[in-house]
Amino acid sequence: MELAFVNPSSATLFAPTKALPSLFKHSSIRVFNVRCISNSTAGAAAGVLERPWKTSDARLVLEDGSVWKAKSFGATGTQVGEVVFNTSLTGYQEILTDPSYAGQFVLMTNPHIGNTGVNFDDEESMQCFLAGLVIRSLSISTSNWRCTKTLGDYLTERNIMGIYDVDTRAITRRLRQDGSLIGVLSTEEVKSDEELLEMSRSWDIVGNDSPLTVELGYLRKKHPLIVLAGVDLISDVSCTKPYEWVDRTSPNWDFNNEGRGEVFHVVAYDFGIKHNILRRLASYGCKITVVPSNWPASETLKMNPDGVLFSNGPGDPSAVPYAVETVKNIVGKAPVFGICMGHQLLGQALGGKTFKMKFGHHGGNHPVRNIRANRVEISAQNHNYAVDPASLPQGVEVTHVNLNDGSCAGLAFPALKVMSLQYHPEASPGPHDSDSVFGEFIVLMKQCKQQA
Ligand SMILES: NC(=O)CC[C@H](N)C(=O)O
Repeated sequence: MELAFVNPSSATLFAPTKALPSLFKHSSIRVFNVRCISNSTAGAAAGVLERPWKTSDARLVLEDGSVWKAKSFGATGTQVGEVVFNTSLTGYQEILTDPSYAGQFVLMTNPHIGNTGVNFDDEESMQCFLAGLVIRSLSISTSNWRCTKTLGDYLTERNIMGIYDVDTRAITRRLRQDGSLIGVLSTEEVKSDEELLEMSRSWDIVGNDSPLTVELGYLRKKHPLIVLAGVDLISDVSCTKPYEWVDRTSPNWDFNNEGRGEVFHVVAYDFGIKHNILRRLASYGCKITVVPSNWPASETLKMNPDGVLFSNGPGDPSAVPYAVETVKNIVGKAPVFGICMGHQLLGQALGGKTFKMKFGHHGGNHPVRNIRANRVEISAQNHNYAVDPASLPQGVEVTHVNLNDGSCAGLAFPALKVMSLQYHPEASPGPHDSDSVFGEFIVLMKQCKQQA
């Protein structure tokens, strides 16, 4: 019989790890893969080695007046953000590094987080841009063959706050009922509940000249309190110079790697691009030039690309008119593919409007009807805004519909060689049902090249 012996809290409670195999030497129980992970904030550094558990040392105060006592891990301090819930069962590292979460607290509905630690491969960008992580239970043991460090140490290094022992189900029900809420997360005892509540409530009324400041983890500097609606968040997460991307999905992980043949040059606008979009394009045979969010359309067209990709990205799509203008100037001159923020920018460039949803879609289990293929795909989603299909002009086709709420999940304008998805065909994390859309983009580019 194989039995995993897991130390539940502290090495001091049980025999030292090295002694464990000898304890079981005369039994049929085999001890394997035993690692003692101390909780860095509750452990030696804090001088409380003797206490095997941690008491509440953090609060999440929501703008509706509720106060949630919690235990902190990762960074300390005070942080403001919009709370969104994510229903993915796996992939917390990809979620943490998805730049589209900038300014948001991600609350995971899966109660058990941290058990596989973090690794080198699952990074979706170079940084964590989110405001913080809210979870029910932080795994006391980390074990995975790719693991390089614990989730707590990773968040501390990146100056990102995390809290656990939170009633995530109750908060999720509140968000579903009342819509997304602004919250303030704090480990600072000197700040009263009223003060934190005031911060959460003033977040959407103060402007950039506000004397109130918060520390946005990813900017690592004091930043004026800002609102998410109406603010350009993509320029802070975009690259600053163009670069070439060559990495493909590793053959070990690629489930769809039939020979690709012809090479297409794609210019990819980085509005907060996830690495797996680039990897999937490269795996489908594209040569990729990534450009910053403010890269002029004229410069892109001078590169004579076979296609242009508009990426995912954080914040309100109606707050970035310069990006909509760029999209407008490219549409019709090269085949284009928009993903999430890119889809919302395309919707506006074609004459449509975007709106803020009640609590958005965040998770890896959203059913979408692919109208053209007449099939249902389970998709990975992460967005708070959507394109209003009623605002779109004639000729624009709604190609995908979210089956949870009937919202627009994909568009096409064949005459202008436009295609877009509101969700994430690259997954990471999430199901791969929609991966073939990258192949559809290749076909679009091929057709255009043949007609030229
Ligand atoms: N993943 C994304 O690109 C998010 C798009 C947009 N920021 C939204 O929240 O709707």
